[in-house]
Amino acid sequence: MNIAIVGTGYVGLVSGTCFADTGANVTCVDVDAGKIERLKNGEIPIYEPGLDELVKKNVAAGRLKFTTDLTAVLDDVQIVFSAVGTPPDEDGSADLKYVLQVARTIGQNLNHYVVVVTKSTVPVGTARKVRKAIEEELAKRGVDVPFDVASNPEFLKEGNAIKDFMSPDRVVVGVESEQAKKVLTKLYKPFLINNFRVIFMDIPSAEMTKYAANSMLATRISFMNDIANLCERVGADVNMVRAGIGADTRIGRKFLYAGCGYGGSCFPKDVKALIKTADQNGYSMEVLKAVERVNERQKSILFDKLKRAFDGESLEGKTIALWGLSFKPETDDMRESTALVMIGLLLEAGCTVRAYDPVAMAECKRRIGDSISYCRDMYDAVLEADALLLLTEWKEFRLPTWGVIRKAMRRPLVIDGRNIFDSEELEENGFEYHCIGK
Ligand SMILES: NC(=O)C1=CN([C@@H]2O[C@H](COP(=O)(O)OP(=O)(O)OC[C@H]3O[C@@H](n4cnc5c(N)ncnc54)[C@H](O)[C@@H]3O)[C@@H](O)[C@H]2O)C=CC1
Ligand SMILES: O=C(O)[C@H]1O[C@H](OP(=O)(O)OP(=O)(O)OC[C@H]2O[C@@H](n3ccc(=O)[nH]c3=O)[C@H](O)[C@@H]2O)[C@H](O)[C@@H](O)[C@@H]1O
Repeated sequence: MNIAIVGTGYVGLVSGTCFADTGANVTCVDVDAGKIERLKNGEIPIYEPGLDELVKKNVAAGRLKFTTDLTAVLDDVQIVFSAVGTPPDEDGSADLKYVLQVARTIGQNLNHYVVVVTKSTVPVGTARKVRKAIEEELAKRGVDVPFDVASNPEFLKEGNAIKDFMSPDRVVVGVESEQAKKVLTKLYKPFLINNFRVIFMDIPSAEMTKYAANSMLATRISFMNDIANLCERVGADVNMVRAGIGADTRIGRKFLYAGCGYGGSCFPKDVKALIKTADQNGYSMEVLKAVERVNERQKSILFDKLKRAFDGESLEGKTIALWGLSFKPETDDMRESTALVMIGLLLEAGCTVRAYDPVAMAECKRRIGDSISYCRDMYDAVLEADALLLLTEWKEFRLPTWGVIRKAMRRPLVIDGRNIFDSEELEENGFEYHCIGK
């Protein structure tokens, strides 16, 4: 089976590589010539565990290729996936310009039946727009080439992308013809050994499923953050509450971790986009509006805790150590990360920021330059610091040598935004320790 994947970002590159690993011939396409050049030279443009080896293996086997020219491969493929970005527009709605650009290119060059599958996260009604854009371009050429559109939203998580793609809980596919269903059934058949289900449905339901899933997960997080903030005020411990409610199989244990807010390229944007879709349809998503407000507040909660710990004393001139910059561990992605909000607040308050992240420092520097110091390791970051703030729960932060840190810091204050440290151990080592929801 020959496939083109347009958009070679997190989703496109991971999907393309995983499909190639099942034996399909995959061409990944991107308009970013630099990215394609790097990939052709064996350089992986993103940090994603396991991806490097899998790309190399499939390139070596001749099943995975990279190009900037979709038109050159269109005649040879049965399926075209669109996995381009759908960033938020100024008003919060999903910007479909890249998705529709791809559709137009397909319409301008299509000569035989293909299934055009949207993998990007797009609002309900987008498949209809994709169909229309392709039809308009075919009409301009005066040709009538049959094609199908389909929706196949992606549920992988960054940092665990290969595993999520190879062994998904489910694959959701929206189709409007038996032929498209047949093609996509064949494509996903190799994954059936992993015992998961392909759930076929109509296209609008598939498009909506993606937003509903991300919004539900974001809701769980904001709900737990709200509960955590209340726990602090009434003398309860959110970790105990999480264990207590997560044991109910109707609730489940996953995605109940309170912290300093959710970030990333998807939850914030998708929650906003669904609110916008509802507004455009004369409906107000009250729950999701609250989910967003709680998350915005949560991203600055460590700053509030820091101010309280200094008890009215000005933060000006203080040195603050930050551990973790990416929006979550195992990625260098900093989109909507709590670190960006915290750095803004700390610099505005006149603090000096010393940061360390195992992989996201180059990305941080690209975004904010040298307004903060980038440190060699986690111990370097705490030198002469008046407080240490943990923002991302990278594994290497879990068991630090507290004695060394205690000696290096000017003031032994630790504020843990992801609840990974043991309060007793910290207190035994002479630290003042604050976390979330306790
Ligand atoms: N990042 C993630 O973990 C997940 C993302 N998604 C969704 O998947 C979509 C893609 O997300 P990412 O992979 O994170 O984006 P990304 O920004 O990493 O990659 C998008 C790629 O598309 C390319 N592109 C833009 N216009 C193009 C065109 N006309 N032709 C060819 N390439 C073009 C860009 O150069 C870029 O390399 C979004 O809708 C996102 O919401 C869904 C599930 C997970
Ligand atoms: O649409 C997408 O792009 C993806 O969005 C999320 O994946 P991702 O953003 O990569 O990362 P998550 O692991 O979901 O974490 C998102 C944010 O929530 C936070 N989080 C997560 C879980 C939790 O219990 N508590 C919590 O605060 C994380 O720290 C992080 O900032 C979803 O989990 C994926 O299923 C989806 O495909």
